[in-house]
Amino acid sequence: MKVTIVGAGAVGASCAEYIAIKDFASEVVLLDIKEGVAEGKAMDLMQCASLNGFDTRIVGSTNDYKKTAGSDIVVITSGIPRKPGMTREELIGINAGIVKTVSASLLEHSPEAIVIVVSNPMDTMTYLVHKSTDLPRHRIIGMGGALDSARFKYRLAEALDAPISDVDGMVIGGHSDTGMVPLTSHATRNSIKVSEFLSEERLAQVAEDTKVGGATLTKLLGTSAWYAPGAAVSALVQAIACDQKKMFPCSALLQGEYGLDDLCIGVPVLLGRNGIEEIVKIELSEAEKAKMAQSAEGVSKTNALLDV
Ligand SMILES: NC(=O)c1ccc[n+]([C@@H]2O[C@H](COP(=O)([O-])OP(=O)(O)OC[C@H]3O[C@@H](n4cnc5c(N)ncnc54)[C@H](O)[C@@H]3O)[C@@H](O)[C@H]2O)c1
Ligand SMILES: O=C(O)C[C@H](O)C(=O)O
Repeated sequence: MKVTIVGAGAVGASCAEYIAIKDFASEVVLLDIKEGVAEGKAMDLMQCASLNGFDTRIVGSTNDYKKTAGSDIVVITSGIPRKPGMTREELIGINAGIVKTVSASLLEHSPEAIVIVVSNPMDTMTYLVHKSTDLPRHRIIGMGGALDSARFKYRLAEALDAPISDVDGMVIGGHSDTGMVPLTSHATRNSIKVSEFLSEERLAQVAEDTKVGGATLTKLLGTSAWYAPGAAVSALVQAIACDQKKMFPCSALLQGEYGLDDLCIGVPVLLGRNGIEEIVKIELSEAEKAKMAQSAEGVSKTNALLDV
């Protein structure tokens, strides 16, 4: 199993590290446009192998796509991250050009690959890859909901004063400060609805803290987060590589599902060797349906800024 990660910055390197530690891939290629950075990070990570007990071979490349040839899964993290006070949508001007060029170069050398898009604004960048390639929709996956759901579980556990392993929950919708739809009505602690333990006000606060999770970290760090994003990407890569048929909310091209068409937005999917094996339809409350429709409107507005 060969995985390529384009962008050896904060998220790309974190993702490579988690993939290596889990030791399910034979090779990870890290590629970056900055001279020497990918080679340096690959060497540093390889020097963790004997310490952390993995056999995954990590290779660095300065913009040489020949080294990525024959990848089964490719991950696009190249592009600029936001600074405090910015929205993800403001990154479109620079990142759209990068994502378009990078996806074309990747597919030229790995025409059978499954593509995971991470660069922001992620739902629109995922849509851009659909529009600029002729790949079937099951092979293009946007990563956002897996991360947002991890943050939701963190906030739920905090409110419940419970271990995170007791808690389950999912966030669908657009990966933006206002577009996320945390499914509070479906969230549970050991199969019991969290609404049995938390007031409506506290649950609303959990949802709000989840939605601004990325902005909160950006304010603290001066740039956006990388540990949980890297872990979330590695979980998607593992689900595909190991054909787990595991459920994650991912940005998928919708063609009528959830009453939506011609956009990529976060919905629950099953991930396996073919990429998106199934888009899972779940029953939403009227309020959740309204939030999803509003979120889709926001994503479509950003998509309209694309030159495709
Ligand atoms: N979808 C999500 O949940 C999520 C989570 C975190 C970050 N992000 C996004 O991921 C992107 C990367 O974030 P980061 O913190 O790793 O940024 P970073 O600046 O640390 O790394 C980005 C890397 O991309 C490289 N790059 C730029 N143009 C390139 C090109 N044409 N070819 C190859 N490499 C190129 C840069 O040299 C840099 O090393 C940002 O757009 C950020 O907003 C998304
Ligand atoms: O917040 C960001 O800009 C990066 C990423 O989308 C995140 O949610 O951490």
